[in-house]
Amino acid sequence: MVLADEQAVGQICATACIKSNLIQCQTLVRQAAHAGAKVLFLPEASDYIATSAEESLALAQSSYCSHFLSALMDDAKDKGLHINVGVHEVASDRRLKNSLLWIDDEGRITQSYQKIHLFDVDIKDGPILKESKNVEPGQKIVPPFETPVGRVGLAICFDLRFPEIGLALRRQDTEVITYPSAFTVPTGKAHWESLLRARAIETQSYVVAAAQGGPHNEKRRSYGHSMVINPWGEIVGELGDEYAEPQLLTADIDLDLVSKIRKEMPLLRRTDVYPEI
Ligand SMILES: O=C(O)CNC(=O)[C@H](CS)NC(=O)CCC(=O)C(=O)O
Repeated sequence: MVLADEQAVGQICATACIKSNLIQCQTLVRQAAHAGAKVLFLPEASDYIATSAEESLALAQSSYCSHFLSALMDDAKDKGLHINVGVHEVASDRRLKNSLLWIDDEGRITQSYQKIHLFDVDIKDGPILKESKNVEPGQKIVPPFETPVGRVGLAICFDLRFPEIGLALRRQDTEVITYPSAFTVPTGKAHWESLLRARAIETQSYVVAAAQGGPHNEKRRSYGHSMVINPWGEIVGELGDEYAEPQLLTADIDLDLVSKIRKEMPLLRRTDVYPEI
């Protein structure tokens, strides 16, 4: 059995204070490096969770935000660790990008994905969020790329509800799909685990979901439950929802298991009957 190098998944609870969010991320960087991991997966919006659309725009434009990223790039190089992290980037003077970056072990940003599906919901007695108010939607799926834990495909949070992205990544030979998230508590309770396991089973890939967990501010709280799921749909590592400190889980990615399952149960598509994605 060939085991790829160990990977680590971090869970934080970001607030509007970029400085303390960076401290949480850097604690996880140290723990991941100490555990011998080669890759650390961090959640969506690790740089901050703001209290309003206006505050979010101002934070993205602040120098704290660029410092957050350059500090993580320095850490990646320092520790020889690849870091996958969700951040906000400035798209224009009124709009942001909800981005997912791959920082390699030399501290360079080598891949960047912009969230395609934006979270606009108005749930009775539940969350009301309108991400499209200040976020520009991404326009493309990034082809999977080689990493020390296999070929990785990138997606973010609400993208998880759209199997098309996972299937497109699978068609491009992904072995691992990341869904860094900040799921709401009610939707997380109802759907998080089922969606993640479904994406792993239908793509016969590992699914890595680094999540935010805990209260970001008085109005908003995330579900937590960061998870790693194998291509058979089994949960191989999970964190809780309680928030005390940043939490880390480590798990191995067994690329032989990916090939074994794909060989044992080929999912041959009937693209003569329905369109290819
Ligand atoms: O707000 C930011 O700064 C970062 N963005 C997020 O946290 C996004 C948009 S509000 N959250 C989600 O997509 C949750 C999806 C979800 O909970 C579901 O699909 O059920």
